[in-house]
Amino acid sequence: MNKTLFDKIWESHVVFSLNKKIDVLYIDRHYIHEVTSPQAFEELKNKKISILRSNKIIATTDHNVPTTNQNLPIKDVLSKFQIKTLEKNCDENGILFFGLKHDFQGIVHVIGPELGITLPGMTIVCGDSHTSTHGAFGCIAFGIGTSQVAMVMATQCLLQSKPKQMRIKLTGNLNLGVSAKDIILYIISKLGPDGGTGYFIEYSGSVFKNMNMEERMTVCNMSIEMGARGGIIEPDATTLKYLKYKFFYPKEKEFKKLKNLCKKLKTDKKALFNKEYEFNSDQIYPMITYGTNPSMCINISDPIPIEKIKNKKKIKMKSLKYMGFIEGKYLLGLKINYVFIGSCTNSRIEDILLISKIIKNKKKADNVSVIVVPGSKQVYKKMINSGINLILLNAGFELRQPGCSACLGMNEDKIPYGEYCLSTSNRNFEGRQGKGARTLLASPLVAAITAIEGKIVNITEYIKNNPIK
Ligand SMILES: CC(C)[C@H](C(=O)O)[C@@H](O)C(=O)O
Ligand code: SF4
Repeated sequence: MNKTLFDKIWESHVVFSLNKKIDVLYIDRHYIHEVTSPQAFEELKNKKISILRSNKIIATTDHNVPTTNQNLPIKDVLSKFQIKTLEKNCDENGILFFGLKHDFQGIVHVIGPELGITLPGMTIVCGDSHTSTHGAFGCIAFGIGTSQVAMVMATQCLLQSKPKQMRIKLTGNLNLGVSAKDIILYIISKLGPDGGTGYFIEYSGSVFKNMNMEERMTVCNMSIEMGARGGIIEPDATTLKYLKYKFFYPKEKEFKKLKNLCKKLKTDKKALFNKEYEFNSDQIYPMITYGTNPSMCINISDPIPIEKIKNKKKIKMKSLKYMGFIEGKYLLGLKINYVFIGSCTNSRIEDILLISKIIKNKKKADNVSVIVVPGSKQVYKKMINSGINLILLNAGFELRQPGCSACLGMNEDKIPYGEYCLSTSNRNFEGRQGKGARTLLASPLVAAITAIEGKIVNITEYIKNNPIK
């Protein structure tokens, strides 16, 4: 029978089927962080159950961490407690923990891939919705709830019903200034916030094939913003090349095995999907969100669309009111006082490298505060070693230390009430970046140009006049 890549990985991990619908799935990797793990450790402790395979768990601290003076004791009492609790739980259970002082600390979805812990063909879970990121490596990766975190800790397995499968094919050429972020925002705008609900999405076609791993991660990361369980891309030579010299990457003999495995991790030509979409990248331009979910998104030079369907209009008007926008009006020229460059969507070295090319020998506009929060200590180090930090500083950008930061404002990095923030993150929900804060999601390229201009501009025109070298 013809099988999808997803089928192949799923089937090779089914320990047994409980009934026609529910499988017991073996889990290869379990990432944990300080927000969703304490309750699971507590549950196991209360039930006197020990962790089955602590060497399959990797812990990092990211959501609550301050992004300045990470060498000093944490001031925020709750953050300090959560991080200490994670450290203690890892200590007691022999779990590898990347705390604030560790060279490998960072956002969970940035460190797993960059250290070579996420590998093709694996099943990967974490108590975090953006676990979908890891699907970029050709693995089944998805977010789980806290009680499931406890289940995986106790059994290394998970009860799961197999999701439906969708394929999104994208071919064509990329327009000027278009990156992976614009592509996924475009797809989400077409499918809607729940267009992927109940599905696992395979991204295929030349555009994804030509992407580097960082770009593929950006795409898979945002799969869940259209309700999907996760995203997946066939592993190939690009995947293997990315992984080869990573810290935890298997040594030579294992590498050969992985190479052979990757040859099999392909969707068969005649495999069937429950739903298929096909898009052409010629239609995609630099994108920006105007509303309070990522699907409320337009080509940056277009006006905010007018909603004609009555019951949809009500929801849209509420969202536009929050954002201070009006249907039919353009975002071009809108003054932006805050730019946030970071999050598990766009805080990797490739993202920051691109930004540095745009802002080299330029200064940010006076009205803007820009913070750049690298995804990990490794990214931070690379920035310092390559001198990118100096380019940022010269432009007036503030370089912070790694963490989730203003992506969700669980630490002190919040956007003030009523202010607009051009953000490279993945969610623009009401209050996401601070009470009353108004988030506009876009690519790192759009963020960098907005910081320089202090307002929303026509990106295509800007790049025509200021080519990226
Ligand atoms: C805190 C965590 C549970 C949450 C998630 O699951 O996504 C966070 O990472 C987010 O992005 O909102
Ligand atoms: S960076 Fe943002 S989206 Fe990613 S895990 Fe952290 S809070 Fe969630």
